[in-house]
Amino acid sequence: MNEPRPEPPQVVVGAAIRAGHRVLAAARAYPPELAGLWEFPGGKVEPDETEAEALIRECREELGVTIAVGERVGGDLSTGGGRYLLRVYFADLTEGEPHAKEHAELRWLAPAELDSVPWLPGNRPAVEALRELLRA
Ligand SMILES: Nc1nc2c([nH]c(=O)n2[C@H]2C[C@H](O)[C@@H](COP(=O)(O)OP(=O)(O)OP(=O)(O)O)O2)c(=O)[nH]1
Repeated sequence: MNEPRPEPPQVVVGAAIRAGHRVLAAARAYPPELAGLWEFPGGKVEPDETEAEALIRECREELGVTIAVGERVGGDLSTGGGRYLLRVYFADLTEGEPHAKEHAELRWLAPAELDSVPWLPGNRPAVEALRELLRA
């Protein structure tokens, strides 16, 4: 008998929205075990959409803004105990100002402030990559 195959990880995309040298971070409001930890706005890529489409949809839903998706920040990151593959992209605002429609709080962070919030553990390498890119 064959062992059941493990489910492949689901791709989650995050938007590192920049304004000058600062980037937008968002505190999760739910679920309880993730509440108060910080992330990049975004979410799971649906089967019928591209990663850029998912980012645009999620930023509209979560922040009420329109974004233009830019270049990748760092590589693929395994998160959620291997259930997810996190991919972070730079993004620029093209319409609207971000409001926390689903998050507990939003903050614009300068490179020197990136360690001032408790990130989701899986985001650490992306935050390091971001710091380098923002300083460049
Ligand atoms: N959006 C987002 N999720 C992240 C990041 N880092 C990280 O580990 N995750 C994890 C947290 C969640 O367990 C998982 C899925 O993200 P999500 O809950 O935002 O996805 P979603 O909006 O599509 O979810 P759903 O509640 O609609 O089902 O990815 C990040 O920077 N941004």
